[in-house]
Amino acid sequence: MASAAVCSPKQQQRQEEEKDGGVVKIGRVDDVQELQRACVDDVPERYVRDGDDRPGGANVCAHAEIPVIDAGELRRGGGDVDELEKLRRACQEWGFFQVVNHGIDGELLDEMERLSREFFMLPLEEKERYPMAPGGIQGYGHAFVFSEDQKLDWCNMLALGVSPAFIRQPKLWPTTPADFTDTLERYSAEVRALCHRLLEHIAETLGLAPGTFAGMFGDAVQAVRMNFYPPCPRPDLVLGLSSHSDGSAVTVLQQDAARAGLQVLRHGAWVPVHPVPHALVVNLGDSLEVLTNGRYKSVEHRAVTNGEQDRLSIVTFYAPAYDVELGPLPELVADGEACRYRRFKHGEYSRHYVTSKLEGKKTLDFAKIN
Ligand SMILES: O=C(O)CCC(=O)C(=O)O
Ligand SMILES: [Fe+2]
Repeated sequence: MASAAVCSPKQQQRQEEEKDGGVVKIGRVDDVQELQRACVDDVPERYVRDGDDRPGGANVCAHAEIPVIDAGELRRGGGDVDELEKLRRACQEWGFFQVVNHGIDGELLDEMERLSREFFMLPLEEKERYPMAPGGIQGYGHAFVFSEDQKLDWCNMLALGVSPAFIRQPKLWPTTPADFTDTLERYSAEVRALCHRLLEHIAETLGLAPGTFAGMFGDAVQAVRMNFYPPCPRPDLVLGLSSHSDGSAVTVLQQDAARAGLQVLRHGAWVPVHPVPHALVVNLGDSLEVLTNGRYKSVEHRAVTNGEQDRLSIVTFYAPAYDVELGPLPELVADGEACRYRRFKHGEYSRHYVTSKLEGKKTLDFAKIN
């Protein structure tokens, strides 16, 4: 097993810092790009998954494809009925789809990808100027690690709160590359507008007025996470990102045009998402599952790595404001149908989500009525 000492003194010190009055001990967490640079030909034990949790095997369904939705068709003259029906089925049957003609300039997507890659290629000391605290969720490092015996993902992350302003931690926004911040601002404004449009169409598929979600979400929370997966010497043993559903209402994911890695759980099998150039992957998060009383479900997904190529994903999470009370919308609970989720403030759920490890859809038990 690799024993290269790639954990910098700064990281080691951080691993026992205090958080919220308690000490979060996460043990040794290596920077995976440094592990990979050290040319190890095996991976440390903390990355090695138990049998069922490993990427390969019989439960990968290579022939299925998540639906592709043409947002241009949805916008055209009041909305194309067939495309809207396609979207409804995508939401109901998959919880995941790729969207083309989404209205965001391809050059902006390319620029965001280029600058994010440039950031991850910086020396570790430079990236550590934006440290994610143990148990924290913003900055450079590893989110969702809360104990010393937890398995680790083969991934480095840069996570940033974007909106509203009070969730921003400006000190964690990289000043190198020089254009990173400006580009992320422009990118985030475009993705936010796309989330608005998507939620309008999703409302329509449910028979609701298009402005229903915008009307209730208030000053919606928007955060971005860049996940960088370096090549892994044992992609058969590790996960890039553990299986989870997103705590958002909708998530918009940008990925490299030629590097697959995202997998979606459907009927018990993992379906790989094949990148479509300049398409964006959209998935429904836990908030929409609650609001629709489970008619639309958030869906488990994970990322796998490969031995030759690195991979980058740029992921935007869009969710209701923290003080918004969530619960099934009365219009979506049919007469005699049980309410499957309780009412709670989104902020309570968000706190629960970011203090729990990624473990399938377990986090949503918080809201379920048995
Ligand atoms: O990298 C990917 O494809 C998955 C990322 C993801 O699911 C997330 O960041 O929540
Ligand atoms: Fe996700």
